[in-house]
Amino acid sequence: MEYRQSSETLLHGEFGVYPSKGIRYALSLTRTGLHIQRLIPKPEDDQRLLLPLSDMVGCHTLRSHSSGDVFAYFSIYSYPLKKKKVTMGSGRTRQRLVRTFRVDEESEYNKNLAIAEKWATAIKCLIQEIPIGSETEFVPELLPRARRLMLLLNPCGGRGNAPQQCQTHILPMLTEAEISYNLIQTERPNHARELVQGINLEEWDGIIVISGDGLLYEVINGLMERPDWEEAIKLPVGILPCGSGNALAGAINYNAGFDQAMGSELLLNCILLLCRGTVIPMDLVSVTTCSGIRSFSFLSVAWGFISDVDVESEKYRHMGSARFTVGTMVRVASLRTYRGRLSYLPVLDAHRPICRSITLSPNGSLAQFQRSQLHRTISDFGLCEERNVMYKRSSAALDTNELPSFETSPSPSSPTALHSSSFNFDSLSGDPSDQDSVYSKDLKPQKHHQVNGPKDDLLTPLGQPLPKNWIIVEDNFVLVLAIYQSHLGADLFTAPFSTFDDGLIHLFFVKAGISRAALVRLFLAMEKGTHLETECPYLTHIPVRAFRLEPLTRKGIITVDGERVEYGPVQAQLHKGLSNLITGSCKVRLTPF
Ligand SMILES: Nc1ncnc2c1ncn2[C@@H]1O[C@H](COP(=O)(O)OP(=O)(O)OP(=O)(O)O)[C@@H](O)[C@H]1O
Repeated sequence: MEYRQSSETLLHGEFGVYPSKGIRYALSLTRTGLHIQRLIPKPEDDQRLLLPLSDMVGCHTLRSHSSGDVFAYFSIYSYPLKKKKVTMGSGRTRQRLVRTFRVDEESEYNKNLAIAEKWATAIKCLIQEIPIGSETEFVPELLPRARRLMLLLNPCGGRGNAPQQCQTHILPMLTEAEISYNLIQTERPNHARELVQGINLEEWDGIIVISGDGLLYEVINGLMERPDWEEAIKLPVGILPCGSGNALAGAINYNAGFDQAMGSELLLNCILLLCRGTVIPMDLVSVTTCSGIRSFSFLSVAWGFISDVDVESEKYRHMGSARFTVGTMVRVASLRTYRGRLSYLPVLDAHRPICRSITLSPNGSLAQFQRSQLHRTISDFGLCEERNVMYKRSSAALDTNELPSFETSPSPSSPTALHSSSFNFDSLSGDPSDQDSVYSKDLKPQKHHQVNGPKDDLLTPLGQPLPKNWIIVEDNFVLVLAIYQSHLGADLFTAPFSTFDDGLIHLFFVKAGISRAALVRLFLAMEKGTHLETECPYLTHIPVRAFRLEPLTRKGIITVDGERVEYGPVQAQLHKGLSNLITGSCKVRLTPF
């Protein structure tokens, strides 16, 4: 276990720099980073600089153009966080820093090159988390062959800046990390889905989407549609956030222990993690809609407030992630409730994972948990002020907690905790053809793909009774959300205890009766992950393995991973660790719930 000690010196040496100005440094490499101490000119105090390993993407060896130069060089590429000159949002950004050291110990080039290669190999081993120690002989053979990644870039994701981010940050950093890639720009919806169905799995070490969560949903389902799905779905997938919500990127960023981030800061964090390359299993949820279409989801199923905001804010796409803030304000102002029957299979022995950056109080709450200021928050957009104005305008409605209901079907008598009953498709009020005419126009054309995958052994077919051990809640809801990642958006820390392969669907629902002000408070608290501590009586969270949602309100929107699906009964079951995700780090441990 000696090699695990972070302070252990793996390599030590004295080097010049490039360009040479007579400056010399003593370098010590440990597991945490490169410690740099200036020797010449001698500093007045014993100042040491640390280049943290977590900021590095790669290290290259170089030779001088001049043929008589016997020196060899190695350059370290890192991206430390710096304070921005103009303090907006988080006030931090990552800036490229290249440090080049000159190996001049020997009188022959080859001998100096061998020393430079030894340092470059050790640094790359540490970046890629290859186990090494001070006894290790640092030869290039220690390193695996260069990874080959398929990059799928959606030019229409988020604000449409993926091509620019790719040129400015992504490709240069991957080159520094010596990752080889093929970059493909998607041309239309479902293009990525079709592409991954035809690839030779052996040619790739991973598929990376440069986009939002929607493109990854396509990739996962494309892999599951292959006849060799069992092998295909194990191909590691990753995400470089250039979408609107960027939920999975938020979860990866959090798992790595970085402060909550948005925009370029989040993107650079995710590129750094991709360069490290650690892969961990990720749960997938099989979702079946009323026409029998089955798809695989890595993020969420939403109905009510959240899916309404997601789909209705599509018209504000040019605003990037701010579109959800505007959408939230609009939807809060005309809040709807939906009647439905929610059935679920609870997990009684669930474990609550603790991520290292959470401080738990003795009673297990997250009360002490603090995060740094976000780049953009709902409150930045004046929602608090809006709430006060709204309160004055419609105080009667807020006081009585009465909210407009949205075309519900006649109310069944028993509202809560029923036992299993079968769903009657006729109980959806209204004319189904009318539903189609209202809702199909915004839906992406859905082909009836043959999706394979493991059997949903916890579910019975939609329309048939569920097993007796399921819980059924029939009520009026403001929202129902099944989520299996910690984040619903890069700045929405919705399920703080969720981890990539905890085997749990975190089922949240907010019942009708909540005031607009309380709902806004919940979403504001969700930015910090403290919404469960608000003890809002309308909010429920239950870890489950499977659920069924039967809307009894005629019109509505259901989304899977932020993508709209057909409206009607839907059910889902979790499949633990079915896929593999490139997270770049794994810092989660488990403790009893
Ligand atoms: N060239 C293209 N033109 C139009 N749409 C495309 C193209 N390529 C991919 N798409 C579609 O764009 C949709 C939205 O992309 P994506 O989800 O990645 O971004 P987003 O919605 O902005 O981000 P997020 O899902 O994180 O909120 C995808 O579902 C995909 O089908």
